[in-house]
Amino acid sequence: MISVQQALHIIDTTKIVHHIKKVKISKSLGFILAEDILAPINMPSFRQSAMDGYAIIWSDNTDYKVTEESKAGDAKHITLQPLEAVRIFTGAKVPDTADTVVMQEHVSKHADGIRIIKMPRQGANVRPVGEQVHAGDKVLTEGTRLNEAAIGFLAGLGISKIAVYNTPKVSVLVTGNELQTHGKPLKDGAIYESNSVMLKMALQRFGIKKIKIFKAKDTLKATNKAIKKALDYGDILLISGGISVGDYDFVKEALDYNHVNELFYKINQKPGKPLWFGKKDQQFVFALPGNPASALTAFYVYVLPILKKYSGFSDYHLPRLQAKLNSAFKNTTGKTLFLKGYCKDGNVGILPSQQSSMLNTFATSNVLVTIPEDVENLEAQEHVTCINLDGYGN
Ligand SMILES: Nc1nc2c(c(=O)[nH]1)N[C@H]1C(S)=C(S)[C@@H](COP(=O)(O)OP(=O)(O)OC[C@H]3O[C@@H](n4cnc5c(N)ncnc54)[C@H](O)[C@@H]3O)O[C@H]1N2
Ligand code: MOO
Repeated sequence: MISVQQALHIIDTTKIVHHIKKVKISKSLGFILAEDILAPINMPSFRQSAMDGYAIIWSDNTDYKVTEESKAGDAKHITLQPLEAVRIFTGAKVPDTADTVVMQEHVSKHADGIRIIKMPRQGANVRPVGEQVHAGDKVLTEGTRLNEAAIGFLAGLGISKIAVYNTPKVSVLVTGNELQTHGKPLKDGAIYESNSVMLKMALQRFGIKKIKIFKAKDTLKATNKAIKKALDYGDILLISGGISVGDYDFVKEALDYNHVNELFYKINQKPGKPLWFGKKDQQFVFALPGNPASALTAFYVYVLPILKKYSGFSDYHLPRLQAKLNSAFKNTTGKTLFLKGYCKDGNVGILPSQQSSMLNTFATSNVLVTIPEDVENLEAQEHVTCINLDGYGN
C-alpha cells in the first residue's frame, strides 16, 4: 500500500505522448493550443476611427469644412487638407493625412461645416495600424487554453484552423453480476448500474467527447475479453468494480492477462483504497473501486490529472483551496480522507453520508475536504485543504 503523496507523485511523473490535430477554431473550445501563433496581419490593418465624429488635421482652429464621408468598410483613399473635416464613423478608415477624430458630441454643425466645441488632444480616437498586434508578433503561445476570447481573437486575425492537443478516447468498463440496466423493476439482489453514466458525465464535463461503455459479468473469461475490447477502443480505460480481493474480483488478473503493467495498487486513503493504475504501451488503465463514491473520488484525484495531462494541460490537478472547518473532526483511520464537503465564503462543512457506497451528499457537495493520514484531530475553525470540484470545468 502506498500513500496518497506517493500515488500523486506517480501520476505527476507519468510521461504521456501527446497527440496533435488540426481543428477549425469553432471546434477548439476548451482544447490546449499545440503551437505558437504568429499574427499573419497587423491588427488593426489600417488606421481606424474609434468614434463616430469628424476626422481632421489637428490645429488650434475650431471651424472646419466637411468635404467627404468615410464609413466602416469603405476602401477609398481620402486626402484631407488643413481645416477640412471628413465625416467619419466607428471602424472606418481614417484619411491618410488626418491625425485626430473629434467625437460628434463635441461638435456643432453650421451651414458651411462644423465648429469644435471641445478640442481633443492631437491623435485622439485614431487606432494606429498594429495597435493591438503587429504582423509576425507571437500573439498566443503553445499551452494556452482556448476559451471564447482566444477563439474570437484568432478569428479577428483571419486564422481558421489551429493545432491543438487531442483529447483521449476513453473506454469505461463496468463489471458485476449484480448490475441491472434501467427500465425494469429491480430484481432481488440486483442494483441499478450507475457508475457508467456517472463517469461518462464526469468525462464529458471535463471535455472528453469520445467515450464508449463496455460491460462484463464477474468471470475471468468475460473480464479478459471485455478488457481486450475496451483497450481496442480507448486511449484510456476506466474499469469499475472487481478490483478488490473477493473470489469474484477478476480485474487485476485480467489486466495481467492483457499485459497491462501495474504502476500502483492500493492507496492508504478512504474512499478508494483498492485503486489500481497501470500502463500498456501508450494506453493508461485505472481500475476504480466499484463503490460509487470511491469511483468518483478516484476520478477527481487521479484520473482527471491524467486526462488533462494527455490533453496538454500543464495545470492538470483540480484546484485546491483553503477553508475553515465549521466543526471539529477526528480522523482515527490512519488514512488520508477525502470527505464530501460544502464550502461557502471560506468556511467548509463536512456533509453526512461519507460511506463509499453513498452519493446522496456527493450530489450537493462542491469540495472534497482532504485530511492527511497523519492528522488525527482537527479543531473547529482550523484550516483544511479542499479540492474544488467546480474548478476548471468546461
Ligand atoms: N476483504 C476485503 N473486502 C473489501 C476490501 C478489502 O480491503 N478487503 N476493500 C473494500 C473497499 S474499501 C472497497 S472500495 C470495495 C471495492 O470493491 P471492488 O472494486 O471489487 O468493487 P465491487 O465489489 O465490484 O463493488 C463494490 C460495490 O460497488 C457496487 N458497484 C459496483 N459496480 C457498480 C456500478 N457500475 N454502479 C453502481 N454500483 C456499483 C457493488 O454492487 C458493490 O456494492 O471492496 C471492499 N471490500
Ligand atoms: O476504499 Mo473503499 O473505496 O473505502 O469503500
